[in-house]
Amino acid sequence: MIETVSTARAHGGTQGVYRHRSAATGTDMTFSVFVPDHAPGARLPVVWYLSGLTCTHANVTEKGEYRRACAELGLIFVAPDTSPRGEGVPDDPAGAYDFGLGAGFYVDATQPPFDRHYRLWSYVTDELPALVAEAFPIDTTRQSITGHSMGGHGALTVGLRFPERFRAVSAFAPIVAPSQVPWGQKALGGYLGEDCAAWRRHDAVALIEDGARVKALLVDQGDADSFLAEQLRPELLADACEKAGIPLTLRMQPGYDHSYYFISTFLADHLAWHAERLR
Ligand SMILES: N[C@@H](CCC(=O)N[C@@H](CSC=O)C(=O)NCC(=O)O)C(=O)O
Repeated sequence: MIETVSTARAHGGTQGVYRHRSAATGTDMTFSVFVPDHAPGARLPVVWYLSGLTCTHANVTEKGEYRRACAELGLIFVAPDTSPRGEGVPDDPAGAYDFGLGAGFYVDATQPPFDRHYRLWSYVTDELPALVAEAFPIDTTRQSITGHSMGGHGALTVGLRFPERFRAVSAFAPIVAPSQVPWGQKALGGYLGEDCAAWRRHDAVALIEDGARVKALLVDQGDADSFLAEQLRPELLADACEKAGIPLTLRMQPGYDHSYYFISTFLADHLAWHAERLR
C-alpha cells in the first residue's frame, strides 16, 4: 500500500512524494512521481531517474528542474531513494558518504550485515516498477531510464540487463566501470564480497564486454567534474561501446561540474531525447 506524503501542482501536472513498506528492503521507502495532466484513461510513457551518492528522492525532485519538460512531453518521472533507511539499517562503519546509507549502488547485497536490507537491485527492477505500474497511469511498454553518477551506474546496468523493458538509456556523469574505480571497488566489495566475478553483472563496461546491449545510449559529462578522472572514466564506456557497436553519444560539456547545476542544465534535453524514443 502506498501512503501519500505530499502532492503539489506544478507545470500542469502533479508532483507527488510517496512512502511504502518495501518487501525487498524490509524498510519503509520513499519515492517521488511527477504525472503530467492527461486525458482520462490515458497511459503515459515513464522515465526512471536513479540518483547518486548521498541522495534521496528529494535531490532531483527539488533541484532537477524536469517538470516543465515532462509536462510538455507527456512523460511520467519516477525518482526512487538510493538506499534503505531507518532503525536497524547498517551504515558505513566509519560513516563515509560512499557506502551504506545513501549509497546502495543498485545491487542486492550478499554480505552481512548488508544483505538483509541493501537490496536496491530488486527494489528498482522489480518491486517499485510493479507498485508504480499499479498506482500510476504508466504505459509499461514505453519505459526508459537515466541517472546521475552512482545512479548513472544504476541506469546503465539496469538498462543493459533489461533491454526489452527500456527503449533508451541515458546518464549524467555515470560511474561506468565500478570494478575499476575506488567508489565502485569499495561498494561492490562491501556488498557483494571480494570475488570480482560477481561484480561483472553490476559493471556497465563488463556487461558490454560480456555481450549486453542497449538500443540507444546518451551520456553527458562535465569536463570540470572533480570526479572525472578517478571515479567516472567515460573513456572506458566509449571504448567498450565502440568495440561492441553500441551507438553511444558521449557529450563532454565544457566547464560543468558534478552538481545539480550541471544535471538541471541538461535534464530537459535528455527527456526530449527519451520522448523521441518513447513515441
Ligand atoms: N562531496 C560530496 C560527495 C557526494 C556527491 O557529490 N554526491 C553527488 C552524487 S556523487 C555520485 O554518485 C550528489 O548527487 N549529491 C547530492 C546533491 O544534491 O548534489 C560529499 O562529500 O557529500
